[in-house]
Amino acid sequence: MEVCVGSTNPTKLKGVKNAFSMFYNNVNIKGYNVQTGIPPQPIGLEQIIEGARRRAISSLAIGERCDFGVGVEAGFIPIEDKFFDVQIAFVIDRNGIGFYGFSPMFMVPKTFVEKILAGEYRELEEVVDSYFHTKNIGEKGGFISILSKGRIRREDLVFYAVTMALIPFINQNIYS
Ligand SMILES: O=c1[nH]c(=O)c2ncn([C@@H]3O[C@H](COP(=O)(O)OP(=O)(O)OP(=O)(O)O)[C@@H](O)[C@H]3O)c2[nH]1
Repeated sequence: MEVCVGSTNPTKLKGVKNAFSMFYNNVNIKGYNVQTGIPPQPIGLEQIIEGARRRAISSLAIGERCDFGVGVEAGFIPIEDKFFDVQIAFVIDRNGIGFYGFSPMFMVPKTFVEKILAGEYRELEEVVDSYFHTKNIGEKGGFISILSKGRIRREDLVFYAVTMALIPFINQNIYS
């Protein structure tokens, strides 16, 4: 099975592979660099789902012999006066049928959000790398690996988001 992903971020590709491999055999993952027109740090549900959808559709269009296209977009959801980080996956098949799935969310420290809203940094990775002296944390375990003291990695969040998006595909009798 060929699964085309609208990202070359290794942590996303690993999470997608782990999710598909639970339900399908011989899963081959291919990552593609795609343009979405969505800001580097999406804020609000609409931007995040749109980013995920565009990534999935573009990967299906660019990729060769894809059985599925997958887009994973991360962003902030404002709730009361806090911001929560979520990963949203969109999985689309060759017939154009697609579904969303959501990861667990974690609260982003207020000062980190403020630096992005003020335009001091473009996206979460830049703030985290600067504060913790990491490099490309978004591709290596993610901010969540620091916050959870190494217990949870970003690929785990991607895994759950993609698995949730696959639920309607693997239960077609009750979702059709
Ligand atoms: O949900 C998350 N969980 C984490 O633990 C985490 N650690 C860092 N980030 C950052 O969140 C921003 C948006 O992510 P994003 O998906 O829009 O872009 P990305 O640069 O990671 O991937 P891509 O654009 O190459 O596909 C990027 O700055 C990521 O680095 C995380 N996001």
